[in-house]
Amino acid sequence: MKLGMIGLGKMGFNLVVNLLSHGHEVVVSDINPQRGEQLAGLGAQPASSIEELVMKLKHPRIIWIMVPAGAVVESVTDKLSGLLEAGDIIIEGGNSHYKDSAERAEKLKERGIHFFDAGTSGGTSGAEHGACFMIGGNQEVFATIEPLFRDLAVDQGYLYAGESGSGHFLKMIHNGIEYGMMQSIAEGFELLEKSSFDFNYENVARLWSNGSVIRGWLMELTQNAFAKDPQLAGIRGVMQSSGEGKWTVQTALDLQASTPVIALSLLMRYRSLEEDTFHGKVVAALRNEFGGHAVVQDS
Ligand SMILES: NC(=O)c1ccc[n+]([C@@H]2O[C@H](COP(=O)([O-])OP(=O)(O)OC[C@H]3O[C@@H](n4cnc5c(N)ncnc54)[C@H](O)[C@@H]3O)[C@@H](O)[C@H]2O)c1
Ligand SMILES: O=C(O)[C@H](O)[C@@H](O)[C@H](O)[C@H](O)COP(=O)(O)O
Repeated sequence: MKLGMIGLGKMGFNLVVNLLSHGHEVVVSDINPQRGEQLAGLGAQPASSIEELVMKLKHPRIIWIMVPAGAVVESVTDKLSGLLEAGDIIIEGGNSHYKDSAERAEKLKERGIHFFDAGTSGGTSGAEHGACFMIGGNQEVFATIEPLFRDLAVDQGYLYAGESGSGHFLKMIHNGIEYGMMQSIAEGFELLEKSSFDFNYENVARLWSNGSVIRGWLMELTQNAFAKDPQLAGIRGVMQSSGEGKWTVQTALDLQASTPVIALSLLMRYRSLEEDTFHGKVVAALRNEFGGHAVVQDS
């Protein structure tokens, strides 16, 4: 098939490599032209702007967007909305909020443009070699783009999830689970580190990757990380987050669903961003007030 890819960063670039390896024709564009030039060497057709990308595709066009969620997705879809015709298809593969995606689909529907929210998982290696996709949008039109997902996914790694928004909803919950699983693995290693034993963490992660109940890709990645740096001495325990965990917890509150593991793993990320906390000072001060317990003086 022939399609366009807008956004050639860590994910978009590798998805294009994957698409090319399956014989698809891809017109590519990014605000950083070097990315398109690199892909031209692999057989992609670079376009210097979104307008040019649209011109290089024949109606009905298929355009995949893989840019940062939020304002950038908004501006790119707005631009496309003015350039595309009824019957054209937009696939948005980033980590957008599912409500934004449902609204975008409604807005584009007024112009006859089909919008699919395609939550994408598997990281950069998945994008290149086989990923997992959670897709929301019109089911009949999905048949047109299904061959792309069949090629890009690993084994049975794609699902038509339902109406618009359902793909990104599923990806949001997936990422909530991801937060909880990672935090749990991390806490296990924290206990190993604090114990009196002298474990080799790479060996432990390898062990747990083989036949154990807690084996899986995250454990394999744990093994890789300890193989590179046995004590992770080169990095600080600052855990950033890009929104999906927060939205999962907000959704849990809205639905009155008890999700303590995911909620606490999100709060642990926030805690990791601070050297010291005001709440810690308050508790220390209160202990001192009622019991005369010692406080640690700030230097
Ligand atoms: N990195 C991952 O493991 C991963 C996995 C799944 C989903 N995602 C999601 O996919 C999306 C893209 O992630 P990424 O890791 O590839 O990000 P990235 O920052 O590596 O790449 C984004 C690309 O978009 C380009 N871009 C920015 N504004 C643009 C514009 N107006 N027009 C054209 N191109 C523009 C940038 O130049 C960059 O090359 C995000 O929503 C992210 O959350 C990331
Ligand atoms: O399934 C995946 O491939 C990952 O979840 C992917 O989407 C990405 O690595 C997250 O955006 C990280 O999310 P945080 O920045 O919130 O940890």
